[in-house]
Amino acid sequence: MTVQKRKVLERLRRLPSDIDRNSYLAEVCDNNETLFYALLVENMEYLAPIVYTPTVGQACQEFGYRFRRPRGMYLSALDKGHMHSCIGNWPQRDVQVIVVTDGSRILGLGDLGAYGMGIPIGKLALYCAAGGIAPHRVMPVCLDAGTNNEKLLKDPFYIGLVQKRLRGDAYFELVDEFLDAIRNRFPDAFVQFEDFSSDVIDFLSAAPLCVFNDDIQGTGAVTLAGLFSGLINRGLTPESLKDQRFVIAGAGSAGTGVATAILQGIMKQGLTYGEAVSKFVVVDKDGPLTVDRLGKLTKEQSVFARDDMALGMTLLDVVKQFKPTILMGLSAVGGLFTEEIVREVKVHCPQPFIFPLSNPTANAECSAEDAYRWTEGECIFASGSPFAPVTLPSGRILYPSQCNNMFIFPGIGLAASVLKLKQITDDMLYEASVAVAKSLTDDDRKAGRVYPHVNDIRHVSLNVAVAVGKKGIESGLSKAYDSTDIPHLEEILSSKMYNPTYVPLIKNADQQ
Ligand SMILES: NC(=O)C1=CN([C@@H]2O[C@H](COP(=O)(O)OP(=O)(O)OC[C@H]3O[C@@H](n4cnc5c(N)ncnc54)[C@H](OP(=O)(O)O)[C@@H]3O)[C@@H](O)[C@H]2O)C=CC1
Ligand SMILES: CC(=O)C(=O)O
Ligand SMILES: [Mg+2]
Repeated sequence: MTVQKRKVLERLRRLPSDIDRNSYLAEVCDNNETLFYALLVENMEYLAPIVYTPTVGQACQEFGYRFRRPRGMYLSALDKGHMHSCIGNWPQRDVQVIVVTDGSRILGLGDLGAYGMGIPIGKLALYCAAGGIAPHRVMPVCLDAGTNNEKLLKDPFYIGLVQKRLRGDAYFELVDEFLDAIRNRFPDAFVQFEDFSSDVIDFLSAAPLCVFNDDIQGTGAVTLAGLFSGLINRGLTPESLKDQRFVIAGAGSAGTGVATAILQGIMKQGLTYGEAVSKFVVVDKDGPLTVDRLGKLTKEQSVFARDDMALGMTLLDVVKQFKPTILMGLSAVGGLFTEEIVREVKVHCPQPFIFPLSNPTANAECSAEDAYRWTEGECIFASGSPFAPVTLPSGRILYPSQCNNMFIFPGIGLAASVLKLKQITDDMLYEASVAVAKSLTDDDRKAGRVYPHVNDIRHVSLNVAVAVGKKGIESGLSKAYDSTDIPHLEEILSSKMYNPTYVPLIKNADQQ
């Protein structure tokens, strides 16, 4: 395979853009899956941004034009009443990890309808390469309930249903039928909901399936991990999380997921609910979440409603009044963190955390270069999509970190599939955060990173799987293993990880 790998890498380097590289890699994957995964495992830093964010965003936007061969299962509203047969027709018999989207909120790009299928494909590529799930055990799914994107409804290449999105009961019946069909054929599968618009996400109680919402739970866990390691880098302890003040711009699935995970993290350090919740201001398009909006907020948002802020306050007003030590963006609004806002944060906190977490890169609330420049290189910076190192005028080089749920979901999927976990609990997610924070190397810390290097993602995923699996077994939530297996968990999980190597079709004489 060595020569094949060199050839593909050389071809990739000669292509003019990342979107061309993304298309070419899709062809490689269609023609030789083992080669594709071997390349991805060995070249994560180079290839993850091509297969995953940010390029996957463009791949979704141009999905119809670039479409060559179907990958994954498309289920549309027209399949209503037939989903059991559709799922029954999936050719692989042992599906363990499913990523499903309805395309209603793809990264920060909005409603991309059936073009959103690029996301389950990209996420599952990481499940296989980083989490070691074998490619024949994963299933990307697009639940096509229509689209409200007018541009797509007029796009001659659009591959989805040309109709407005189903809403209300008709929509939920579609999701229910899908889950029922999965439960019937793959009862032990781990089902990840991905990039569903926040007004329809409420599938986390789809028991008895093991379901996981990556945007809420995975993003919450990975963000908490970066806060722990950032505090340690600052010479503080993880317990000093309770002394921080958070402003979170974006109150959708990701923003509230992050706020909730940090809130739970703080409460583990002994603060009461009231004390912990007072550390947050969560802001949406209309300003901070406040008590006078309570009737209009979701259950998750209502937790963060304040009585000392006013509807309509700008982000700058909020920062001036609240004086955060940590500013996070999950708004999908590129450039939302202006120079004035970031400098204002630094007035009250000399070494703030600036986390513009929206994807893809154009939707990041600010760039690494701006954040470092506006804080004279003093901030801890992490973004959802990767940024290159930044050289300050002084010659000092700063290494931005990538805060992306990619450090969480592959490990959770590995634990869930091997141990046949019945559910993913908050305690497991907390252990996943701690495992990511503990996975940093001395080199990572010396470079000022608060997340591991992406080249280490396979090792990080194994650490996450061990931590999650241990908690799962202790909580009696594994259908396959028990407490006697805990000392051997790392060995058990690593031995089950897929390694992309060629397997001889005919056994050697000495193996027969
Ligand atoms: N780094 C990572 O691992 C992850 C990053 N993300 C990113 O997070 C972003 C948001 O995702 P998600 O929560 O699912 O999306 P949603 O659409 O559910 O939420 C977006 C939120 O941002 C708010 N918003 C819009 N404009 C502004 C503004 N000017 N100021 C403050 N808030 C604003 C919206 O308010 P309103 O409701 O009033 O419109 C809404 O609350 C996406 O870009 C996504 O790529 C998501 C998951 C993981
Ligand atoms: C990373 C991710 O899940 C998102 O941007 O939606
Ligand atoms: Mg997502």
